[in-house]
Amino acid sequence: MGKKLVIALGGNALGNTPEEQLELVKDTAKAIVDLVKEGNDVIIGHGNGPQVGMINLAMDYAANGGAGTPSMPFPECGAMSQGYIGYHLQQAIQEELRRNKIQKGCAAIVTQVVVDAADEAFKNPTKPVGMFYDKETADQLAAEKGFTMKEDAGRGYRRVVPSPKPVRIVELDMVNQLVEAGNIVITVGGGGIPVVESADGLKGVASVIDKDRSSAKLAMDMKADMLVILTAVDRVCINFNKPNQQELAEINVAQAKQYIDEGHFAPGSMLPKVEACLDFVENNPDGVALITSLQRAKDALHGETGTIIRK
Ligand SMILES: Nc1ncnc2c1ncn2[C@@H]1O[C@H](COP(=O)(O)OP(=O)(O)O)[C@@H](O)[C@H]1O
Ligand SMILES: NC(=O)OP(=O)(O)O
Repeated sequence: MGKKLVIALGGNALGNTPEEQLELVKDTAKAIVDLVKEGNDVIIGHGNGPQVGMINLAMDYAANGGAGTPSMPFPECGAMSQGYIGYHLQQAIQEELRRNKIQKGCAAIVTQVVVDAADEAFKNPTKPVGMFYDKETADQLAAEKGFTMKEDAGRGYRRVVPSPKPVRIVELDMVNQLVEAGNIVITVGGGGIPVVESADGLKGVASVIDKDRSSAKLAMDMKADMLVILTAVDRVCINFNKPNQQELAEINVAQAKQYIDEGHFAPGSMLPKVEACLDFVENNPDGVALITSLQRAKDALHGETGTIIRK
């Protein structure tokens, strides 16, 4: 019998440029539609780190570099990234559904996610956005634009912005209705557009919510059977990239917490994914979380690869 799957798509599903993304989403759509063909209901979340950073920087140069365009606030840049990623994904998935003669709709919903204005994350930016730079360029951008730049796991320097936790998905009811009507829904893109509640209503805040955390929140709220985090590795490992690396096929909450304490999961990459899975299975004891690669998603659902995390 089919399951309700909330899928979080990682960076390798989208790439780094619009052209690359347009090509990559074709494979992403195939992997998604393979899961639909097996009778599953699919709800899709995705990242936006490279995209929102690119849009914001381009807008900033256009506004301050003499082109005279109005400046574009960061939350609006997040909304733009959600829009064009959603457009590429929905187009590719619609095409794949058509090729497979599957009568289903697919649409991206512009999604706001409420965060707490007092979230400590606003005092300590950690979420990498935009491109990688060498140290000299990073220092120059920090001085010129006031960006906070951090070194990212030996791969170069990137701008970092605050990453508050998701509290409430504003368009949740609409997403539920579309899924119940049999559609594939793309939502919480880039973790959702971060907004805070105020006396005058919702207001966008300059930050980027982690898409794995928002997808876990969505999976909890929708009472999904599974949170499926698709990234670039088939399985989570302990002693990752060391000679004694060991792939994990299935772990429970206690084991996951022990491995976190022992420092097996890199902050900023695998750690937030494992934490998002824990959040889901601890709050949804019947639910199961799965971390695997986009390419092997179907095999992982058949138990042939992937790392299962359950209560
Ligand atoms: N313990 C680990 N097991 C497996 N992969 C790990 C581990 N620690 C760090 N990683 C790295 O985390 C990456 C996934 O994080 P990231 O690139 O941020 O994901 P995404 O863009 O898919 O959201 C993997 O491709 C792998 O290189
Ligand atoms: N919003 C978000 O988590 O984006 P990335 O996955 O690109 O970091």
